[in-house]
Amino acid sequence: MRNDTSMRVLNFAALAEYHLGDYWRKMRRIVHHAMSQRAVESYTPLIEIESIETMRQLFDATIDPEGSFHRGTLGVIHTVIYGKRLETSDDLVVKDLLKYILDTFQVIEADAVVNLLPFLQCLPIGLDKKAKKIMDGYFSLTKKLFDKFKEDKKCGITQPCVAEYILEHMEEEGIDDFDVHNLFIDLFGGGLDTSAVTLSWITAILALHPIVQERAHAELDAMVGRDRLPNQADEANLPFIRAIIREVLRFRPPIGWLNFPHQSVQDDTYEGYHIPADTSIVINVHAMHMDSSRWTHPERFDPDRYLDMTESIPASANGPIAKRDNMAFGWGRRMCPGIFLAEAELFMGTALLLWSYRIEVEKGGKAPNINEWQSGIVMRPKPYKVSFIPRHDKVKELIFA
Ligand code: HEM
Repeated sequence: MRNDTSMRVLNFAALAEYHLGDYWRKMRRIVHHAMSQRAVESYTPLIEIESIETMRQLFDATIDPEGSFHRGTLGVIHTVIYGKRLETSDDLVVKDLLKYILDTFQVIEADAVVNLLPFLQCLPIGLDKKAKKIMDGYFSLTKKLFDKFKEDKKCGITQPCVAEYILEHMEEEGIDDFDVHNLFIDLFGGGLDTSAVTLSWITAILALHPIVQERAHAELDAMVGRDRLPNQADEANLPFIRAIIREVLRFRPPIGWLNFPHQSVQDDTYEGYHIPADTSIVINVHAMHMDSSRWTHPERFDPDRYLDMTESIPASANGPIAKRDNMAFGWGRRMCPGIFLAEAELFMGTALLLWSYRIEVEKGGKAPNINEWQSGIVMRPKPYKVSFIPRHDKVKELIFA
């Protein structure tokens, strides 16, 4: 179970915060259907397209890439939900969606502080008013997008997507417009920042590890070559790229040091401690990821730890606890349902990034500081700038083809 933060302030029922029960089960079923391994395989071409678009934005640039990664993950999740790519003419939609998603996070974070220090409720901080304004705007935008989906569907210009599934199952599942928009908002919230921030950590960390980059470049040159872009089908042949992603998820998990709190559903005993039902349990992911009995020098970034790991991230996350590669996606019934999509986005993003660029610290600029971060629901690196230097002549030709 979770606390009711977003429901109380935002009048919105985030799946991640909803208590275990029939409503959660129903919504989770829909998300599960939309994010299953099979569904994600059907999204592969679009993940490739959006990842290439991100590479275009980074071409020969010296920038903080977080904005470009956000645009890419938003593009993916928008198509997954509405069955149609965001077009250049949709720039305003992109801007508004990004703003609403990040604003809701801010309100949830601020409200968590108010929950912790209830006397703040007496101060005129205007959180409820701010939350209402955000949600009114956010709901009317998702409504507009759903209406547009229905029109596009009539014209046959959509592909199978979450909106289609929902439209067909609304009656049978007994869900109304409010539930539908909650779900869309939840998927945007769950799917945008986490994957984008992981790619941002990957970039910052790689900028500080040129030897790791060289090894990845060698793997890509040997297995993919320079005459074509890597694609999802290359994944099995790129163990070092996969190892980099896993090590970043262990080293800097985007959901941070502590996972969302869970709650015991019944009395339990753990190592002699009695845990009554309804106790909030905060799991120290950082301690698990930095356990020196499991990882040698856990404070070091070392992808070699995962070089021999052949199973997928979702398979490992569902395997025996002692053998899991990391805890970044949570565990048990509440484990992240977006894990298949995330794995595909992280693979394509990282493979393309390393195929295309050498990532260097800005000349005369400051190196990213990966030992500090911005805290919040998602733990993101402090703003940084790096240079994306094309590795060879084919980069421009192929990513702009
Ligand atoms: C690197 C990428 C991602 C990471 C690290 C991540 C991590 C997490 C974590 C730690 C949780 C809480 C699990 C728990 O309570 O044990 C969670 C929940 C959730 N995630 Fe993700 N996530 C990622 C990507 C995604 C994507 C791409 C989507 C969907 C489009 C998504 C949708 C959700 C949803 C809906 C929940 C709530 C599930 C529930 O409570 O039933 N996530 N995620």
